[in-house]
Amino acid sequence: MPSEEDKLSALSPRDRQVLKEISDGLTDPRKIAEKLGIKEVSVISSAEGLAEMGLIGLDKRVEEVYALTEEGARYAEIGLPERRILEIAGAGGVPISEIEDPALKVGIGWLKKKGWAAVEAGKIKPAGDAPPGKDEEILGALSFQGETSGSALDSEALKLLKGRGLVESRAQKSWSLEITDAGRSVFRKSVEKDVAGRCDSISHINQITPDMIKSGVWEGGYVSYKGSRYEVRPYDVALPAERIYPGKVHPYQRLLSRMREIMLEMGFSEIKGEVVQSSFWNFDALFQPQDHPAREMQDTFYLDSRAEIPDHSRVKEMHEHGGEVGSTGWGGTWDPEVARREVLRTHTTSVTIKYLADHPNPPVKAFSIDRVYRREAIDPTHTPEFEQLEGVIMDEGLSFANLLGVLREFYAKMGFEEVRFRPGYFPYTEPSVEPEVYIQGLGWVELGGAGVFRREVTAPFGIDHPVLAWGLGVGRLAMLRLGLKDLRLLYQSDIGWLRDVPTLSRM
Ligand SMILES: N[C@@H](Cc1ccccc1)C(=O)O
Repeated sequence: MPSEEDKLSALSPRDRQVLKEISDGLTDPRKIAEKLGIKEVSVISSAEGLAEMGLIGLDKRVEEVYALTEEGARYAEIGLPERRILEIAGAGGVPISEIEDPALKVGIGWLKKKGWAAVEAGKIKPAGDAPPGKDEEILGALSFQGETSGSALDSEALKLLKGRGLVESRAQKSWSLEITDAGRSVFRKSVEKDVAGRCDSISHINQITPDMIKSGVWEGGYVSYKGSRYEVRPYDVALPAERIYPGKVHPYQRLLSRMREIMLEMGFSEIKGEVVQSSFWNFDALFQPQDHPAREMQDTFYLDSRAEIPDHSRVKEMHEHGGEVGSTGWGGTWDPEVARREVLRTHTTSVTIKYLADHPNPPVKAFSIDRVYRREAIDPTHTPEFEQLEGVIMDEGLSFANLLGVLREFYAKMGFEEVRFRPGYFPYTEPSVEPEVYIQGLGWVELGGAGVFRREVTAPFGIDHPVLAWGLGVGRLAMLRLGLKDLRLLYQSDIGWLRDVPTLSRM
């Protein structure tokens, strides 16, 4: 005879769970399976093992369960034929000849058999009270509660109904589980072994203490505790762990750093410019006419202040008459007072043109990543301040094709393999393009503007070599890279979405 200890160690964790539920009073394997979130067959196989060891009693019963046939279900609704004839007959009775429907006619025999009516001179005469019979009760019960054990129903009436084809039955196995004294004792033992929460219900140590490590008692995967030997519970690496939220660099900042890195890798140097610029550098130097709509108050943040502007005679000449480069200029009068008005820069091109004016000799290869300001209504894709990445290259013999090549390389480094160029328009470049990248699920997305500076821009500053220039909205790119639907999230301190951005992603 195996000892309790032996039985205990023969039990699997599943067996122990099942034993616990049975000891708690659950008898139905289906209910136990539901409670433990496992399959009923698993409970039954555990139960069979437990029963074999004598830890539980297992009562396998087969019982008949009954249900309505289709016809029975109909009668449950409209009444048995004999009941319906009674209703037609009323107190005064009805001639048999008037009961024509064959489905009703079968009721006549039952009327007589149940003593509900007599048939005299071809007429059905009700015999007074006809209280609901057991058969009718069963029809009602089965239609209400569905399949029902025969033990709960009147057997005579059931037999009749079965004979009439109104109910049918089938054999159903049902198991009832009950703990035995031996089972109770083994279960108690398993609970005792749950020492101070350090072991689970049977024979595992869940936690190795510093003492155990020091003394080395855990080596080999076993620990002795109060005279018993416990297995060290193996790690379950599949258990869900608590999420941790380490500090990390803001993903937008990371994206900006990555862009900076790419530009440096491509041999550009970073330049910085002022947030507040004169209209001169923001517009005029870029050959943007003084009546250009982008200069309007509704697009640009103007300050009340006026700036010093450099010697501007050549810029004035260019705007008015086209200077010496064969241009016609914009005509009209160029007003230096308009050029002195200060603005929050609307694009970083103001920074690069100023830099070029200061460095008119080749080669120049510079970039700037900085904030710009436009009077935009705030919505999911527009904010009045946002970042732009701006690049310029000036050198002898550069061509439009070089520009496209540089852009292609930059976008490829940012992770956009498919790039195309659509013709664009900017007052300061010719030709001008709008680069677009292909995004799975979005299609072609415009990602900035680019072009070769016009002579009207470069000549007044003594820049005599081609300038390739491009600007790019960084927020747009961040949305795509970070999968955001709302640009405003980039500027909110709400940590919700930030927590879900992978820490190590290089973006
Ligand atoms: N400044 C333009 C972009 C651009 C830069 C340089 C050349 C051409 C276009 C913009 O803000 O959209």
